[in-house]
Amino acid sequence: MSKTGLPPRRAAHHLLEEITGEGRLMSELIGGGALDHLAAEDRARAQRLATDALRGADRADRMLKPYLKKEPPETVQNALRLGVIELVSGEAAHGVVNAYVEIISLNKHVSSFKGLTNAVLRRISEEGEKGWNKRANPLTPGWLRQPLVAAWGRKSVEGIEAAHFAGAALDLTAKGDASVVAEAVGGVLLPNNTVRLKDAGQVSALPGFETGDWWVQDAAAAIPVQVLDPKPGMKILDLCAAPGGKTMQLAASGAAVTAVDQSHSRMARVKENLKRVGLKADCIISDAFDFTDDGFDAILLDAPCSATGTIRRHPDLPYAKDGSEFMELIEQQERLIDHALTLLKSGGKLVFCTCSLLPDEGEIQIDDALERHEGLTVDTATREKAGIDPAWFTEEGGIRLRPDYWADLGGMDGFYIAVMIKP
Ligand SMILES: C[S@@+](CC[C@H](N)C(=O)[O-])C[C@H]1O[C@@H](n2cnc3c(N)ncnc32)[C@H](O)[C@@H]1O
Repeated sequence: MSKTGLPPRRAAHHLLEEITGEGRLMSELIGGGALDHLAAEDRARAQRLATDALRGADRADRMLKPYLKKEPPETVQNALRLGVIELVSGEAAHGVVNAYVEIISLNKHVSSFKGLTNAVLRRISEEGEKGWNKRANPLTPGWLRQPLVAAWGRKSVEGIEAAHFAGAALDLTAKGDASVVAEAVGGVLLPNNTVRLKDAGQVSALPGFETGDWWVQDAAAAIPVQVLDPKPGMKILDLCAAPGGKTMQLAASGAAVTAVDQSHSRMARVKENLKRVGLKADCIISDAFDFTDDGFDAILLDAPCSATGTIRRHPDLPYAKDGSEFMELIEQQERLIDHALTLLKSGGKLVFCTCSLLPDEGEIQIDDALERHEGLTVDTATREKAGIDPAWFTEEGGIRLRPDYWADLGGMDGFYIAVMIKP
């Protein structure tokens, strides 16, 4: 680990710059090697700092506002956000202030802001944890907050924001008996048999990783396959399969699973995951629209979406995105539903799901699909499963999952799920 602490702070600042300035996602940046130059401990620290700064960005901005006559350039604001996060979590003030002043001095475009950075961070260190605690939870950026308030109301959105700020525990889906896995890893069993661990540490060091007894998957993400209710011998298509959390769940039931995804690199992860847990599926790299095998008993369509249900784990998303992709995604989901129906046998189940908080990518998709396809129905019986609260049932027959649900258990990702039956 670096002695000065500067390299991980510079790296965290770089991540923030790319996310807020260039619209890049953290996973894309880290996958592309943005932290590869750092030692393992510094890499973890840089990622943690950037994640905390994004999760708390709005609260940090509110804390900074009284000390700023006008908004500084984004580069400076990002350094200040990181400084706030460190100062209010008890890091030694002189180290934090010196580091962010240096980061600003080293950038010739904004080096004239080094005095301001110094002065503002010193004032923040005087306020410390107290100043942070008295401010309300961070609000979601406006482009996303508005449609969320329109869909769920202000009070619910505040609950969703509290869940986003709290972050997420590690959730595991067991290949076999979930209670055995819970005991082995020291986790708790959630109502839908997901195993939850609060302070997990390194995932690959947990008991059962090497032996493939479980895989990482949020509790909400496990529900689509639970309502699909796969049985041994069923012929099931997982149409947008990678990285394969749901493929493994389907395969673990004894069904004959075909997994399709257009991404070579993501499909390589499906294969790796299946190998680790000792399960089998027929993995096909193809655009879903070019895949024409038919006669499936059931199809799982976990369609590409805004991923706005995953902000607890990906606080970069509302800062990297701006909603401009919504229309294209919604139109693609509609076409995927129509295509999936052509591959399903008569009487077969199509489970449509998205990790989105927006009704346009959930409830409204189903309303529209029912209008487009005469005789198509929504199966409301299969949603009556252990762990699914009837309060989550929606009018058109689906299930709405939100981060503010199961609040006392630590929340869940946002998801929408519906089971449709082909006439
Ligand atoms: C939400 S993710 C699926 C997650 C996966 N079901 C799981 O549980 O691990 C959506 C996937 O759709 C894939 N995808 C997007 N458009 C596609 C298309 N036209 N054809 C096939 N796959 C597509 C993406 O590569 C991505 O892996």
